[in-house]
Amino acid sequence: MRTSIATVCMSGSLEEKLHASAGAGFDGVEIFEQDLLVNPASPEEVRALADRLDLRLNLYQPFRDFEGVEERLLAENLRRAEAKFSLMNRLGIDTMLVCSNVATAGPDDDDLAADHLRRLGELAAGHGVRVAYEALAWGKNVSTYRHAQHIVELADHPAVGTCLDSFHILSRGDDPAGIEDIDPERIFFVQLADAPTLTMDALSWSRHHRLFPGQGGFDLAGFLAHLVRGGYGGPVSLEIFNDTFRQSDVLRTALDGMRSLLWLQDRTRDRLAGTPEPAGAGRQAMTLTALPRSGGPAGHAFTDIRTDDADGVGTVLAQLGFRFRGQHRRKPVQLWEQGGIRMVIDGQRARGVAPSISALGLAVADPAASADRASMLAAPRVPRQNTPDEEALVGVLAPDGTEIFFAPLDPTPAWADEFGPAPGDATSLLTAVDHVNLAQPWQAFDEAVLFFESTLGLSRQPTAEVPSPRGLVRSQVMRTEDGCVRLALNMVPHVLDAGAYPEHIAFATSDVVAVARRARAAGMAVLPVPANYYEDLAARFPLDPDEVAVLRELDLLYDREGDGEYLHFYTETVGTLFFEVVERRHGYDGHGAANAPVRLAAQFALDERRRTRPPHPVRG
Ligand SMILES: O=C(O)c1ccc(O)c(O)c1
Ligand SMILES: [Mg+2]
Repeated sequence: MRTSIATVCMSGSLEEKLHASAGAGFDGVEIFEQDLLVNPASPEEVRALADRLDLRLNLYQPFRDFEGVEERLLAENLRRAEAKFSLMNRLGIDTMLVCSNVATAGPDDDDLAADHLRRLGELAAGHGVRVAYEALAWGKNVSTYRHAQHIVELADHPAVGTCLDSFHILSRGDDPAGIEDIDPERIFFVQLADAPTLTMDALSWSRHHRLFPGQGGFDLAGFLAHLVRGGYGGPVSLEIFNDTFRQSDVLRTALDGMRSLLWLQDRTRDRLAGTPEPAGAGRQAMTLTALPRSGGPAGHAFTDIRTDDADGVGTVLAQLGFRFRGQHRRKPVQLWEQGGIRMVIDGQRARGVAPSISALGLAVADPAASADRASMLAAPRVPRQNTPDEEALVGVLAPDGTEIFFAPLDPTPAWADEFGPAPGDATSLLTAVDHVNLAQPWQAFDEAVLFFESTLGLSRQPTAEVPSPRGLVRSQVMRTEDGCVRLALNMVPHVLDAGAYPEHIAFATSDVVAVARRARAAGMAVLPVPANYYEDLAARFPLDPDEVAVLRELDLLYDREGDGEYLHFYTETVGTLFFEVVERRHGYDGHGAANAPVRLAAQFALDERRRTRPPHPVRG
């Protein structure tokens, strides 16, 4: 597939955008007019830079409000177009995007619009270029791709074709299947954009909320499959108007976009596999890149907490029933274990670091294949130094900086022996990591969702918006089908630093009451839950008063879905890190979303108390 990206997707100067596009591996770019107009470089200099970077300049855009106008205005529009065609000649661009008229068109008249496009085509042909007509979803007369295509057919000029933009088609709920009926030679350009499912006017939705393919709610694999089956072989270009992308690091955005196109191609291959060849079509004009097959994670092999406060974290782990296995024989790293769960307290590069989740070790069938897949999706490798007698694990960096290691499925891995022999048996009430909650900087949220979906094959659950005293928190659970790995990504409110937002690791048990009693007996500080919560609980669910009394006594939270029940409690935070213990009964498969606001309010209140009242009274 010929990949392309519109300069309008990215932040920075035109030069920065071209460098980032080339750096991320795009074949070409669409030049958005504004990016050129504000730039001091001449068109010839821009062209030379693109040549040096081996980037094709695919498209010049947008040309607005051209067709269906009064004759006098048409003359003016053609003059305007001619200036652009000359400019395109200097840039070495052969295609101009013409958006359907949103303002100056008269009454809907397809013959008139076609006549105007034909005249534009004649002018374009004189300059050796061509025009691609695109239906904007809010066009005055022309707002559907079928209508635009009809006018292009009426215009019947070799320099007049169509531009298909997935946003304008899918935002209206139009069926993209008709793409297969269009002569692929008439499709001069294709733009791809995803978007979140929202109810708002198309213009605002399009100009501010577009997302890279796979980050929103549109079926772009289905869309691309129609293009492939229809025989399209031209560039496929990302055209994403997004307020956050425009203020994010330019290379990061370009890499995020390239990741989205790789993931999309892989999914589209799956979609096309097994479908019959379209009747009468020639050879497939587009080859889709495949990703290495790697299978999803089968569980958590270890979880790494970086801190220089190993005592603080170790105390809480001990209260939760973890046993200290040992200190690493070479590094300031501790291993704690319980019921097959491995917690690593990592003191490397940790001076002044409050406890935070620094790495997730995920058990996978083929660590090398998982790492290859992640690398192909532009995930940077974690630099690691091992001595020859140590097990070397490969890891990649998630967008928020969390290290994701691919560990073998082995229940007694060799690397654990580097911490000494396994401790003897004791009662293990905790059996697994149930989920991990990671704070995401607001700029990297959509990128993170795409990262975890494409590299690990985790699927997205519907997002929830959780009120906290410091702002609304967008929460997105990403999980394996069987639920053995669940990551809850929380988008940190803009007012907070991502490092100041609480993150947690939740452990599974089949007896949360026993765990809570044992932890309290060991002196654990549990996050307090207000009495109002329990009064409301008794109103919401027909619970036995004795049961509510136990919940209240132990600061347990409760949720129910059908027959499924969820009982859980939180530890107080150590820095910004805390732990949760959850018991799922009768197949409960959710994450207690209704209780998240209670937790956040309690945590921020605790944080406030700690800041205003130092924990150790000053002696006079
Ligand atoms: O919002 C716009 O004006 C606009 C311009 C060019 C495009 O290709 C597009 O899809 C939208
Ligand atoms: Mg477009």
